[in-house]
Amino acid sequence: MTTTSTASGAPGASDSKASAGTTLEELERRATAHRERPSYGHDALIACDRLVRIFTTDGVEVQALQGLDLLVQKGELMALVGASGSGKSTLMNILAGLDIPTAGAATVAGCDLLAMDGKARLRYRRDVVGFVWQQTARNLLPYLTAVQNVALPMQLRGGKGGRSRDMGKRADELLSMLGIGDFRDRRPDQLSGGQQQRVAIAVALANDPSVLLADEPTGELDSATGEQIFAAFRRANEELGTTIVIVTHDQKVASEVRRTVAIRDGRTSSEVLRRTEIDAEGQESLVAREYAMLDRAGRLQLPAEYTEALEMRHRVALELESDHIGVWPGDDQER
Ligand SMILES: Nc1ncnc2c1ncn2[C@@H]1O[C@H](COP(=O)(O)OP(=O)(O)OP(=O)(O)O)[C@@H](O)[C@H]1O
Repeated sequence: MTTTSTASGAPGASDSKASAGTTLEELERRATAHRERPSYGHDALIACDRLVRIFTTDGVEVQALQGLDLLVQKGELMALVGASGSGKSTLMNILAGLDIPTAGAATVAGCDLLAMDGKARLRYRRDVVGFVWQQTARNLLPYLTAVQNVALPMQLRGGKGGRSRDMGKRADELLSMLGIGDFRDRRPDQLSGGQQQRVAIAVALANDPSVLLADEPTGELDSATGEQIFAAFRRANEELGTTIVIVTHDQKVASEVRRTVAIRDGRTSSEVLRRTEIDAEGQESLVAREYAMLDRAGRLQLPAEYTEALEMRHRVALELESDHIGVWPGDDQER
């Protein structure tokens, strides 16, 4: 094993060594490079930077989000998972423009979610994001038909005369794309739960949002119907290029997307990435790999089962190697 000792691998140590012979020009060059570094998430469609949301009820504070970092690129279809109470819905409500974070930064499609005034927030909710909720009844107006429900967001956005035919046409196209064109004239109570959710997806897509957010969209449905709903999201993602974030407990949904991010205690804790690999015989297989999250301050949460297996507690020794960092139990294990 070729290792660099912890002390010499530590950033402070190498900095002080370097600074002894560093010229003024070199320091100026480094300072300029640091200033000109692109900001965190500058190229992401959704960028949450150390997001904090504290709720205070009867004098008791709950930190629902505790410095959450999340980047989502344009065109992604990804899932968010996590135990009950981990902060998923809190994050979704913030991204939907329905709630405001206590601290941190969040931007979606260039909109600053902390700085928007009431008018900008309304425009954001109408034009930039679409959402689908778990409760099928919350997504649709009961007295409108499917096609009227889909046309409504377009009408609310407004348009000068002569546009209503275009709105009806787009509503029909969306319903057909999601496989429910034949039900255009039915009201929600004349549709199954799965059909209602597909109409809800069409409603959410009506104003061609940059991002579609869905909070447990298959939660009230059986697994076969859940699969149809997921297929509808995939269709929207592939055909319209809409970026989609789905909160789910549904293992099937979570395992079918390319990226699943887990939230724990109000932070992103780990991430599973899946990609298709082709072996020497030309056989395709899906390879999934789990990654831990490294936050912007360089903090890394080691899985409890790993640290417990090696009885790592207060201190660990780090060793920098050419292609990885080793983590060893420290010398204080008996304390
Ligand atoms: N409006 C609120 N007032 C007070 N506390 C809240 C509020 N909303 C959420 N919380 C608390 O914040 C924490 C995170 O809640 P959140 O609903 O985001 O979790 P979740 O991961 O979506 O859970 P679930 O999977 O059960 O929906 C919980 O402890 C919850 O009790």
